[in-house]
Amino acid sequence: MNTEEMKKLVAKEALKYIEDDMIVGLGTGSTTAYFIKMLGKMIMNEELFDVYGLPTSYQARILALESGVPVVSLDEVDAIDIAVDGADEVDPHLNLIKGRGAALTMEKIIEYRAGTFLVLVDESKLVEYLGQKMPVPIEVIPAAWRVIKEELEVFNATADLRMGVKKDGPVVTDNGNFILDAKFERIEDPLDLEIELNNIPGVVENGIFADIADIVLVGTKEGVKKLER
Ligand SMILES: O=C(CO)[C@H](O)[C@H](O)COP(=O)(O)O
Repeated sequence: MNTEEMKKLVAKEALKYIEDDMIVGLGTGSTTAYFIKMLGKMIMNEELFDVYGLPTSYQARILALESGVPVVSLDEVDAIDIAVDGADEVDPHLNLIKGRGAALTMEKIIEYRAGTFLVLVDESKLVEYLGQKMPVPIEVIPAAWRVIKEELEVFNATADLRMGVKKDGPVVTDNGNFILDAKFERIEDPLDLEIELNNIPGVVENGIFADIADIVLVGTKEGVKKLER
């Protein structure tokens, strides 16, 4: 089974958690994209009723609308039943690094408040400790990017301003900010670092999601593995 097949497998498994009348946080990225398309099919086929998607990004919003998932915004809902999203790294305590897609701020706003936060990954995302393979994306106010980059040296981190691919200059997030990708040597205490980074003036949010994932579905060659806190 290849990586794309594993992503589809976990996306399909995630549908089992969706019931009628739910508000569903819709994550960003390639794995969640499979989930959003499959969810749209179930809604269109009348296998699910009164399910609304709460997108975490323009990518999720556009895809949901194209797939037949009706969308709502955060200020229209009283509660979020479940949020479904991918991740870039998952440690043994189910702490995450997220934000490769630069959508970390809205992802955290929604997933922090969801009744259940369900994470979908393939097995390549499992790590022994956070920071093992991926940098921590940090969303910053544009005017402050250079000073924050220097201030991150206190944490022994080296940070790069994320540059656009089909755009000249830096990536601009859905919120109009920049992203610094910060490489840490080894993240021993994810919750502590998450809080400390958010204390730096000019930081909007960072991609450490400590203690908020409830369930992680892992796509492996042998099938779906369920990890729970
Ligand atoms: O955090 C994210 C976007 O900001 C994504 O969920 C994360 O990068 C995983 O993406 P993919 O499923 O494409 O591997």
